[in-house]
Amino acid sequence: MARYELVKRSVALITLTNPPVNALSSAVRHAMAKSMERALNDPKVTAVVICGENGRFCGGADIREFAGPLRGPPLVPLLDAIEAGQKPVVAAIEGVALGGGFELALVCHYRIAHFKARLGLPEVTLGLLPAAGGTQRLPRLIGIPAALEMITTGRHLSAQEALKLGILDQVTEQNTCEVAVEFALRAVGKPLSSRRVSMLTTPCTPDLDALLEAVTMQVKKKARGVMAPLACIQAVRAAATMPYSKGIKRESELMATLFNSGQAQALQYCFFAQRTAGKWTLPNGAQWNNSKPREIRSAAIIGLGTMGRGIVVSLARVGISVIAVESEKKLLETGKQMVIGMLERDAKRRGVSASLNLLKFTLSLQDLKDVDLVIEAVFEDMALKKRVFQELSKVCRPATVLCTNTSGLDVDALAGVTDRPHLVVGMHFFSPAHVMKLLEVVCGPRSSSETIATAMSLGKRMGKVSVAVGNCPGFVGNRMLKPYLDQATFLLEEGATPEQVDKALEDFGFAMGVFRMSDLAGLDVGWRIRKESGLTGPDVDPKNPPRRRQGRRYCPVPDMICEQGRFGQKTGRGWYMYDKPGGTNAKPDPLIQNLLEMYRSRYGIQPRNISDQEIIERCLFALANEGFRILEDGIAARPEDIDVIYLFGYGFPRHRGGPMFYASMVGLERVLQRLEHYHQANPDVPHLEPSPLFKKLVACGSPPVQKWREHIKTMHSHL
Ligand SMILES: CC/C=C\CC(=O)SCCNC(=O)CCNC(=O)[C@H](O)C(C)(C)COP(=O)(O)OP(=O)(O)OC[C@H]1O[C@@H](n2cnc3c(N)ncnc32)[C@H](O)[C@@H]1OP(=O)(O)O
Repeated sequence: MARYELVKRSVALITLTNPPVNALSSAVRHAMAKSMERALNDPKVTAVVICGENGRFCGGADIREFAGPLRGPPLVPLLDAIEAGQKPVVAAIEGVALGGGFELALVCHYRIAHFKARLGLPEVTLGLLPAAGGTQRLPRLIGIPAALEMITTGRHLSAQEALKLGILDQVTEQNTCEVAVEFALRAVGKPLSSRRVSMLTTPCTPDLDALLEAVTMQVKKKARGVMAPLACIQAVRAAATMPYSKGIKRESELMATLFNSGQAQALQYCFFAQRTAGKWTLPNGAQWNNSKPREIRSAAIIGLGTMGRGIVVSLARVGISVIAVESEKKLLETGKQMVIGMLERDAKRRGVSASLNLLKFTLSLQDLKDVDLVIEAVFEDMALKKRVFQELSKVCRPATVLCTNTSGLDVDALAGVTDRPHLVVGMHFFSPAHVMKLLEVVCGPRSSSETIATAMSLGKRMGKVSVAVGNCPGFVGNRMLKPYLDQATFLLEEGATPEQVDKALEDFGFAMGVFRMSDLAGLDVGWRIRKESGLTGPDVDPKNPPRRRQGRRYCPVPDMICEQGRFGQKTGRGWYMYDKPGGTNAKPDPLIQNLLEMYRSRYGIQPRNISDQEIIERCLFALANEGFRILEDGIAARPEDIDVIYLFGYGFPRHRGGPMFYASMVGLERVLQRLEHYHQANPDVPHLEPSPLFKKLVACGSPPVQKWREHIKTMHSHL
C-alpha cells in the first residue's frame, strides 16, 4: 500500500501502491503513517520524496470507502504531521494529484510535477468539499480568486497552469521521481517554516464580499439547488477571514453537512455509474474486457444534416479520416461549409489546428468502398434507410462495419437488408452530436460482440459516454421520454401551463423543462411519428372517442400546436414564443394560454390547481416506471445504464443521480404508492401502472440500486 526505500543513502522514497489510481484507502493511510514515522525518526534520512506507483501520484480519498464507517487513521492528522515534520518532503507528481492526493501534495514542502500531470480538487463534483485542509491551504498559497475557481468548479489544471499559479515549484519532462530526489537533497538544511502552507497568510483580496457574492450567483445559476459549491464558497471565505486553526474547523463542519447528504450520495453514485456503463456484457459471455474492437482509421457519414455534421466533427477531431456523403450538390456544399466552420471554431477553442485535411466530401456512395466504418445519418424514414443499407452492402468491402444513427427505428430490420447483419449496430448520437456526451450503442440480435466492442470503443475515442442498449422502439432514452411527455401534456389538460410544468422541473434541477426542451428539439419530429403511427392526421377513425387513441388516454394538444405551424424554436413559435425563428429566449405565449382554455372548455374539463409536487411525481415516477419495464425487458442491463443515459442525454440533474437512483432515494415503496394512486385516477394510462419488477423490488424490501440486478430475471436479454 506504500513502499519505503532509502535512495541516495539519505532520501526516503515513499511510493503509494494502490492501483489503479493510488487512492488513499484506510490501508494506504495506515502504511503512509508508518512510513512517515520511520522516515522522520531515522537519523540516516535527511529528506523525503512521496510519489505514486504506475505513473500516478494519487487520485484522492478512496470514494468507495465513503459508504462505510471511517476505518484506519484519519487523513487530516496524517497530513498535518507531514507538514510539521523537520525534514523536507517533496511531492513527485506524475499522472494525477486530485482531491486528497492534491491535499497531500499541498502539505509537502515542495511540489514537482511531470509536464503531463493534472492537478485539482474535484470533491465538489462528488457533492463534497476538500476537507483535508484544501479549502484553507490553497487560498493561502495562490490567493482567494484562483482557489475559489478551482474549488468550486473541481476543474483539473495542467502542470503548466499549476506552475504559473504558484502551486508547483518545478515542472519536468524527465523522470519526476529522480528530479524530486535531487531537489530534496538540495533542500536539506534550508528553513522550512515558509514552506508550510498552513502557516502562510492568505493574500488580501480587494472587494472580497463582492467577489464571493458574484461567485455565489454564478454557481446558483449554473447548478441550481446544488449544495456543495455553496459550502465551498463558505469554506474559502473562512480562509480569508479566520486564522488557520478556526478555518479548518469551519471546513470540517461544512464537510459534515455535505458528507451524509443525499446529494453527495447521488453524485458519488453518478461517478461509479458512468464507469459501470462502459462495462457492457452480453448473455453469451462476451463483454467489454474479452471482446476486441476493430481499429477504425477511416469512416464515412451519410447525410450532412444537423446530426451528420456533428458526427463528422466528432470523428475528425480525434484524427479519423471522414468521407461525408450527401445526395445533392447544394446540400453537400452547405454541409461542407458548416462542418469546416464547426471544426475551425472547435480547433480555435482547443488551441490546436483544425484537421480539415482528414475530410472528403462526395455525392457518390462508390467512394466508400474502402472505409472501415459507415454511420448513416439520413432522414428518420425506414424505407430510405433500408435503401441506403442495401446500397452500402453492395459498395463497401465485406469487413466494413455499418452503423445507423436512428433515434428509435428497428436496427435489426436494417441489418436484415444487408449482406452482413453481424456487422450492423446502432450508434445513436444526441444533438448536437459534437457537443452532447451521450452515445447509445444499440445492439441488434445479430450484432456481433466485435461490432459492439468497435462501436463502444469508437464512442470512447470520440470522448462520448457510451451505453450499450437493446433494440426496441426508442431504445432506452426515447422510449422513456414518451410517458414523461404524456404526463406533461395531461397536466396541461388538467389546468397547468407549460411554464408552470417547466418551472417545477427546472427547480428540481433539470437544465430545461420538458416544453422548453421540446421547442429546442423541434415539435414536428414527434408529430410526424404520431401521424405515421395513426395517432393523429387523416387516418384517425372519426368514430374514435375524443382524447383517446388505441384504447388509451391521448392528449391532442401537441398535434394542434403543430397544425398551426408552431414547430418550436426553429419557427419562432412552439409551446413558447421567441423573438424570431431560431431565437432561444422563451416567453410565455398568450395564444397558448387561450388555446388551452378553449380546449378545456370544449371538452368540459374543469381546470384545477396543480402542485409542483404532483408535476414532479407524475412526470418523474412515470419516467422511472418505464425504466423498470426496460430492465424487465432486457433492453438495459442495469439501472446505472438508464441513469447515465438520462444524465448525459436528457439533462437529468446529476445531484439527483438519474431517474432510477432518484426513485430509490425517494423510497421505492413511496414511489409505488404514488404511482398506484395516479394510476387509479387514470386507469386508461398504462404507463402509470407500476411494472412487475418495481413491485417485486418493493416486495423484496427495496434493495439499493446496485443490488437490483440480482432481482432482474429477464426472459430475453436484448443485450
Ligand atoms: C477527507 C476527504 C479527503 C479527500 C476527498 C477526496 O479525495 S474525494 C476523491 C477526489 N478524487 C476524485 O474525485 C478523482 C476521481 N477519479 C477520477 O477522476 C479518475 O478516476 C482519474 C483519477 C482521473 C483516472 O481516470 P481514468 O479515466 O484513467 O480511470 P477511471 O476513471 O476509469 O478509474 C479507474 C478505476 O479507478 C476507480 N477510481 C478512480 N478514482 C477513485 C477514487 N478516488 N476512489 C476509488 N476508486 C477510484 C474507478 O472507479 C475505476 O474503477 P472501476 O472499477 O473501473 O470503476
